[in-house]
Amino acid sequence: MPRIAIIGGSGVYDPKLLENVREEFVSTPYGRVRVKLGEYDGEEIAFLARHGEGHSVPPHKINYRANIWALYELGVERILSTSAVGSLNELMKPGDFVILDQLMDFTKTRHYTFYDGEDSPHDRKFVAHVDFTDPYCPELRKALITAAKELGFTYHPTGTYACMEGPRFETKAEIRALKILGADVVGMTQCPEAVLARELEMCYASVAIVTNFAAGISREKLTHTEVVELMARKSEEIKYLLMKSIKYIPKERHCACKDALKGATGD
Ligand SMILES: O=P(O)(O)O[C@H]1O[C@H](CO)[C@@H](O)[C@H]1O
Ligand SMILES: Nc1nc2[nH]cnc2c(=O)[nH]1
Repeated sequence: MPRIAIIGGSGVYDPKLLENVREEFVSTPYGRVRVKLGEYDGEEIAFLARHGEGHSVPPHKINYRANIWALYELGVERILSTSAVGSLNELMKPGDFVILDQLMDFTKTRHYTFYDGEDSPHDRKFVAHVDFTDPYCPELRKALITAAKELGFTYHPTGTYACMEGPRFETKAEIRALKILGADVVGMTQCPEAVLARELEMCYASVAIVTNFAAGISREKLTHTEVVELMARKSEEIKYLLMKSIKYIPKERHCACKDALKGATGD
């Protein structure tokens, strides 16, 4: 049973670090999910490509609830993910790693919770308001930071991620506004992925890779090609970062993530 899962974002479509990889289709109340399972360092690890292996699913159409529920069904407790981002912070340059610690949600049409009351397609038909003060697991963040430091990568130990609906990139005015609001980087997939993991009391952290300066800061036109090309150039470093981070993930969970539902339902 995999305790740890990796969700690969743009440019991260296969688990290059796993051995004896096999594929499983996991049925969930939100649909079927294709998950790869393999071994690394004596541990069974689950991997899923957020956009599908051929990058066929755009950010606003990803079945986040099925993905996270599937990992929960497999027994996953800890999720590490990658996110390709634009930077609004001149100190966070293309190629830099940002270990996210905060996020802001500007998405519009997504499904944000498992707890839809009576409408829930599972037996968790209660209302739940989880704490999301710190949206990322401190223990996973520490593992990522320790690994990035040890590998000598250019990284930033904190960063605020603004999640936009997409699939278009931003206007200059939107980036100007997000900068005033305190965002460091901008992407399209952390919401609702992070909160859905929290709702199932799973630990979640994301390493953002800056692929470009955001609209209006970059002098160039923004392209998905540039994003995927930079991610391809960083694929080895991303693999090493994930491999080393996994070694630093404590076996025991002492973070608040595991008790996220305590007090959330009013009982
Ligand atoms: O967040 P990931 O999955 O890395 O993908 C990022 O890359 C795409 C834009 O090029 C968007 O989907 C954005 O969210
Ligand atoms: N929303 C958004 N996502 C990205 N992913 C990579 N670069 C960007 C960007 O500039 N904006």
